[in-house]
This record gives sequence, structure tokens and C-alpha cells, in this order.
Amino acid sequence: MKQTQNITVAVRIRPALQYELAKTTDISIENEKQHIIMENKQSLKFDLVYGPDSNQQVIAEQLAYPMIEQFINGYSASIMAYGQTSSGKSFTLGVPDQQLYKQFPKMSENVGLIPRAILNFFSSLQQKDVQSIVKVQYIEVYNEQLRDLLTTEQTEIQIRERLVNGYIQIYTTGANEVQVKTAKEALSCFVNGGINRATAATALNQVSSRSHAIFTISLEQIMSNGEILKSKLNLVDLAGSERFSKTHTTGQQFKEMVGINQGLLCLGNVIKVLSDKDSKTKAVHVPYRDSKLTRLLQDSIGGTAKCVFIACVSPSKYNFEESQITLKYAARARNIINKPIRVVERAIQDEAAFAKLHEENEMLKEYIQQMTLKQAQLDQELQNVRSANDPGSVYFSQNGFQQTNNQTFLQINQSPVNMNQTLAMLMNEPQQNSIKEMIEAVSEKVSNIQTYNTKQAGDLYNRLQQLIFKLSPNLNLNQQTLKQLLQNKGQIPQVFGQLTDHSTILFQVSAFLMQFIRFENAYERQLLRNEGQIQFSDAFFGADKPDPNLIQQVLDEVAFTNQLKNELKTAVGFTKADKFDNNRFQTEEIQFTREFVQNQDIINQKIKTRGKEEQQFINETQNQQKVVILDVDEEFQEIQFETDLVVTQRIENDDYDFENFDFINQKSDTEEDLDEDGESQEEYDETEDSPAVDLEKKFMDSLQKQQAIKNPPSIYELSQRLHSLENYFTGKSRQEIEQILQEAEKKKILENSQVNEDENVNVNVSKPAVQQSQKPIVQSVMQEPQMKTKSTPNLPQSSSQLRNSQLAQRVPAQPLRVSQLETKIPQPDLSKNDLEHNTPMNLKQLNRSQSGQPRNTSGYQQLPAVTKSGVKVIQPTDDKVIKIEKKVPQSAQLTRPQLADAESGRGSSRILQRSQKK
Ligand SMILES: Nc1ncnc2c1ncn2[C@@H]1O[C@H](COP(=O)(O)OP(=O)(O)OP(=O)(O)O)[C@@H](O)[C@H]1O
Repeated sequence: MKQTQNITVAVRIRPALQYELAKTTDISIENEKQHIIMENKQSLKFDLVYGPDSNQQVIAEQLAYPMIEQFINGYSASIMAYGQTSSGKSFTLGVPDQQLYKQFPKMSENVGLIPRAILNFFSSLQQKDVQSIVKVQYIEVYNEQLRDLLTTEQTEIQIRERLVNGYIQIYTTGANEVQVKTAKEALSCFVNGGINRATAATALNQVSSRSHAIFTISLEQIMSNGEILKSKLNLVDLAGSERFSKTHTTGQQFKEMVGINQGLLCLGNVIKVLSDKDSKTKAVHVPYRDSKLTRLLQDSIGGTAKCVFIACVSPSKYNFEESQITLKYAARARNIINKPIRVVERAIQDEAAFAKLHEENEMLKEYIQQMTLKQAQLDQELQNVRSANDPGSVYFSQNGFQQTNNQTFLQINQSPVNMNQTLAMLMNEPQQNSIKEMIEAVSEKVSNIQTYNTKQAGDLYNRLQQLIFKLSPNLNLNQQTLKQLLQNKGQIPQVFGQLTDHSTILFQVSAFLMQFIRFENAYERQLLRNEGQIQFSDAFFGADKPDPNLIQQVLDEVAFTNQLKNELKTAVGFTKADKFDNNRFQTEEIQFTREFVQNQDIINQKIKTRGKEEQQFINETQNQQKVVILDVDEEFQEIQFETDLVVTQRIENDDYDFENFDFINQKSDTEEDLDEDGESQEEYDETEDSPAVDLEKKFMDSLQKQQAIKNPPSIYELSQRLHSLENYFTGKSRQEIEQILQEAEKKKILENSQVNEDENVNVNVSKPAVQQSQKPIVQSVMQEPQMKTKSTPNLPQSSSQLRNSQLAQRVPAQPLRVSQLETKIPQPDLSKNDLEHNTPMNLKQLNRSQSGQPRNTSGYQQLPAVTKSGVKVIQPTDDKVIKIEKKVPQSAQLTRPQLADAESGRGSSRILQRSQKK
């Protein structure tokens, strides 16, 4: 039963840095004994927690020295620092400072864990007093390439594995291993190698590591029993995860960021799988091979080494989200169980046996070479699948996906089987077993590759589909856009590279998509064929389309985790669309969508505002109209008072059949023109214009307009208009009229002074001016007071006025006879001359000077056709005087039907008609 051990996880919170303090001084993470307290009060437990004031020596003593002890005892060990960029990983492990080397072994306070570990190791080893060989190796994983930091002459570095007692051990070929005898020599390698390491200044870190670096100390101890105890200590300074939005990297640094994030993503996946409780009971696939970093750390995480994981975090609220992710992975890592083993190789004692074995060994070596060759081929295949040759694509080689078809795998698989048979004949049992073991390992590898390949295909299919479906509703990624996307594939790495800004996980999807783009021709053809549908078909998988059931199975397996779903959602869900602003293609889509939505909003807003304005305007207008009507009403009453001009005709009382509203002596002439109801059949063309109609129409129009524009005419304006009307109808100026009235007034006073004056005064004013100009006659009649007060100068009333005016225009010009019908008031004493001239009176003035009821005057009848408008124009009848019959009621009040007739104009038109006929 092998000993198992959980990974030791420590957290180090560094002090807040200047750039963080500039953003916020809020602390989101605090330490408390073994716990981390997050701002949301969540508490996470770790093996060790170091606060911002922790010192380098203590960390080295507590984390590194125990590992060194194990290392010297024959166990392999790893110490790795993990965390976002600028979280203090390099500070914790140690930066390559030349001063450090010069001062060594004296160390300043800030010297990191690796130099202290080196010193401690050599002194411990010295104390152990054992024959040993110490070698150091320093490599970095930069953009998924392995680079040797201990030499400038690069050779290809390969990652290999071997089985030791059934356990996989990882080793590299091609990298320099420098034998060192002293701590200072080892330190020199660390410092010089560190200087070769890729670093760059980013927005968050002046000296940001752009690669994952692994400084390895290998120890071979030759024990007194001849055994060789082999162990390794890996000191791993991982590059920090980065967010594009914070580091603002471009060009090469951007690619580095993508590479870094990809490696970390794979590491996260490995941690996830290993920390899952299923992994303890079931055989699970651990995706070590997904990146060089995880492959190199295979021993350390879930493997045969002891491991300390140092999660570095910032205390600042500004970096809380990143710290949270780091801590989440760190907490998971605590669940990972390693199975540390000591690797002991036996020393050979017997010379003869040694020679024989050597011979056999040589033979085996030959086979191994063949096997290695095969293995290399397989590795290459795998490499082709997983790594891209061009920098834009990280995962896949140019045609790697096509090469790794099932046919190839079958062939590869066949070779070990044949070889197995051959070997079985040649070898003795232990040899056979050893070879068998190797063959099994290779077969397993082949099968792994097969599974991997199928899984990748499924994974790719699944993720791509999800991505596209995810994108399509949000981005409007229709067929056209997708085609464009495919055509502009040069932009794709950036587009999707930027997606990774939000999450390293997205990189995987991006990489898949980039690989997919290689198949764009076939796919595009297919796409065009299937217009309207996004489909994957044979064109995508080629002839080796996997079994659909298998795909389904794989799809189920690789279904997105919730986290990935969320990440995707956030990244492509436009919640942070502004992040893509640098990308033209993406931006256009987004901006278009945004602008469209914004414009829609603006338009909607405008419509709303417009609607409101309209409503407001209507309300205002209505209110205003009310006001105007009221105002006008008041004014109009005044006006009406002045304009209650009814043109009447002097009629002989005996000639007039009042009941029938007929002129007796005209009856026979008019009968034919009346229908059964006695209504006039003659219709007046109301559309026909005359100066009188025109003027009044204009007046009314203007009045209406003024109402509409909320500007009622002033009394002055209205009286001006009235005067124009007066003037128009009488041909006299206002002054003249005033003069006449004054004279009339004077006469009245004179008359009043005369005793026994006849009460009935006829006021007959002839009007030569009108006569000359052939204008219609206008006669003023005092309206009944009740009617006047009821009158409303609104539209209908105006129409009535208009109609009457229209009637007027049909009247031929005649000398005027103006009759003023007033009962009790003393009539103005107009001269005969005046009376003959039919001068209209200003009834307002008259009215004001009179009181009491109107009375009938001999020879003059107040016509019943008095309308609210107060304006009537009827035809005069030459000089002939038409008498009104005596039947006229004293009061000259109209019955209701008569009044209705009068108001509708029927009565007056009938009268008018008869006059005309006459
Ligand atoms: N515990 C600490 N005490 C004081 N300064 C620290 C501490 N940890 C980190 N710093 C400082 O913070 C800055 C960033 O640290 P460091 O370079 O170690 O980060 P990193 O995680 O290695 O970043 P990257 O991943 O970008 O390489 C450095 O200036 C470093 O000196």
C-alpha cells in the first residue's frame, strides 16, 4: 500500500501595491490563522496563510525546507507559485538578481524562496554526507514552446515519461542539465537562467513573467548498499493569469497572454479533475497532455511527488475577482492526493551478470529505440493535434487534425502488437515482461490518443456549436456574418483571442474555432448548400466521421461545465461588449446592434415626447380655446351689440300677411317656387363669393385663426373690423356715423322738450352712397335682449352670419330704408333727408340711450328673422313701401317655430325671395 499525501496549499497575501491604492484602498481579502476571509465574509481554509507582513525567511522555512528534507530523503517534490499577474509569485520564489549572487551567501530580507532553498539544500546535503550528483535544469514554457534557460543554443526539448514500478515518471530530453557542486553554482544558474527568462512590462507589473519557468534540481544519491536514490525538486514560477482589460497587452504580449492563459487553463482543468471526488474512486482521464505545462507537472500534481502549492493573491478590492479565482483553484488543489514514491535503482555487483545484462540491454535498447521512434511518431501526431505551428493558432498544427485519423491509429497500434509477438519468442520472461510493460504503455498511449482525438473532435464540435449558437442570437451572427467571419479569418485569432480576456477558458473555444476555420472551405461549401442552417456534416469530419453514438457519448462527457457556460455567457453575452472595441469586425457588429437599439430608443423616446407634446398642445389649445371663447364671448357680446344690424325693409302693414310670412301682393308669383311645405325651392349658392361674403368670411376665418393661435382679437381690433363692416355696408365713415348719431341725439333731446309729441317715430334713413355703389342694404334693428344675451359668437353663429351675408350678396343694390324698431324709447329726431338716406344707426348707442321694451312703430315691422348673429341682409324693394299687416303681435315676439325658422334663415329667405320676385 503506497503512502498518499494531499497537496499542501499555502496562500500568500502580498501588501497592496501603488497601482491598487490608486484605484481603491479597500481590502477584500484578509488572513486569519489558517483562513482567508473574503469581503463577502466567506472563509476558506488552507494549510498555511501568510498576510501582507509575512517575511521571506519564514515562508522559506515553513514551505521550502520541509520539502528539501523530503527531497534529500529520495522523494521528488515540487513547490509552485500560482496567481494572477503581479500577485507576488516571482517575489515569493525569488527574482534573478545579480546582486544576490554577488552577496551570497548573505541574503537580504527580500530574497525569495529559491535562493534560500538552494542554500538550505546544499547545507542539508552536506550534513547527510552521502555521495551524490546534483544537476540543475532551468526551462521555460513560452507560448507552448519549451526553451532552455541555461543556454542560448536552443535544441528541441521533448517531454518524456517512463514507468517506474508502474508509475509514470516525467523527464525531458534535449535540455541542458548542469552539474553543480555548490549552492553558489546552483544559484548562478538560477540567476543567469532567470535573466534569460521572458519578461515584459505590462500595465500591472513592471517585470511581468511571460512564461512558466521550472527550475529543477536533480539529485542522485549513491547509497552505501549501492542503490541509487533518484529524486527531483521542481521550483515552479508560473506566469500570472491576465485580463486583457487590465494589462492592455498588444501584439507579441497579447500572444504571450493567450499562451499563458492557455497553460493555466489546462492546469486548472487538471486540478479540477484530480480534486473531484470521483477521481479517488474511479479511473478518470486527467488532461495532462493538453499543455506542456501540465505535462511537465504531471509528477507534481496527482503524481509521485510531494507538492506545495503557493497561491499568491492581492489584498485589494480592485483585484478581488482574480483573487477569488486563484483561491478557488487553491482550495480545490487541497483535495488532490499525490502518491509520493522513492525511486531507487539497484547498483550492479556481478561483473559477468552485468556483461550479459549489458548485452541484453543493448538489444533491448535497440528495440527501445524502435519503440521510442514509434513513440516519437505518436508524440508527433499528438503534437500535431495539440500544437499549432503558426503563432495565431495554438492548439493544432496545419493539418494535424486530418492526419490523426483512425486508420493511422490502427497502423500504429499494429506495430507494437507484432513486436510483442516477436519479442515473446526471443526474450526470457523478465525481459518479456519488461518489454510487455513497455508495449502496454505504448498501446495505452495509442488508445489514449485515439480517445483524445475522438474527444477533441466531439469537444470541438460541441463547443463550436455552442459558441456559434451562443454568438448568433447576440451577435446576429447570421449566415452572412458567419461567412464573413470565415473569410476574414485573419482577424479571428484576435477576435477570439480577446474573448480570452474575460476568461482563460474561452481560449480553448477560440482555439477550437481557429482550428475549425481551417476547414472553412469544406464547411463553407456545406454551409452554402444548407443555406439558412448552421450544420456540421461530413464536410467537417471528412471520411472519418466518428460514430454518432460515440460522438454523443463524448459530447455528454465534455458538456460544458457551469463555469464555462457562465464564462461564455458573460464573454459573448454583450454584457461587456466595450471590451471588443479595438476589434473592427466585432465592433461593427456590436456598434451596429448598439446603435440600432440606441436609435430605436431615441426614436421611441421622441415619439413619446412628441405624443406628450401633442397632448399637451391639445390640452393647452383646448384650455386656450375655452379662454378664447370666453374672452371672445365677452367681447363678442359687445361686438354683437354693435353689429346687431338687421337689414329690414320698410313694408306696408296691410300688404303683409304675417301669419304666412308672405307678401300678399306677391303670392301668385311665388307659389310656383314653393314646395308643398311652402318652402322655397330656390337654393342659394353658398360657395359663390361676393365682396360682402368675402369680407365677412375673412373676418370669421381670421377670428377662428386667432382663436386657434390662442390670440383672441382685442376689442379694439374687433371694433375696427366692425367699423369696416359698417363702412362697407353704409358707405359712411365712422366719424360720419357718429356725427349722425350725435345729431339724432340732439334732435331727440329737442323732441323730448316738445310737448305731446307723437310717440311713434319712424326712422327712415336713405343712403345715397350705397345707392350709388349698388351695395346691399343694411338695416339695424335692435334685437330682443333675451336673444342677445343667449347668443354665443362661436362657429355656428358665425356660419349664420356668413349665410346671411351670402344672402345679402344676392340682393340687388337698392336705396336703403333703415328702420329702427324701438318702443318706449324716444326715437331720434332725424331729418326727413336723413331718413330718406337710410343711414344705419349705431344701435348700441341708441340702446344705451334708451330703456324699456321695444315697441312696434307704424309702417315699420321688426322682422321676425332675427338671428343670433344679428346680421341680416335682405333685398330692398325699390321705393315701394311694403306694409306689414296689422296682425303683427304687439310685442313682435316670435313663436318658437317662427324663431327656429328665423334662426335657420328660412323665414328671411322666404321674405327675401318674395322681395326678389317682386
Ligand atoms: N510580499 C511582498 N512584499 C512586498 N512587495 C511585494 C510582495 N509581493 C509582491 N511584491 C511586489 O509586487 C510586484 C509584483 O510582484 P511579482 O513580480 O512577484 O508578481 P508576479 O505574480 O510574479 O507577476 P507576473 O505574473 O506578472 O510575473 C513587484 O514589484 C513585487 O516587488
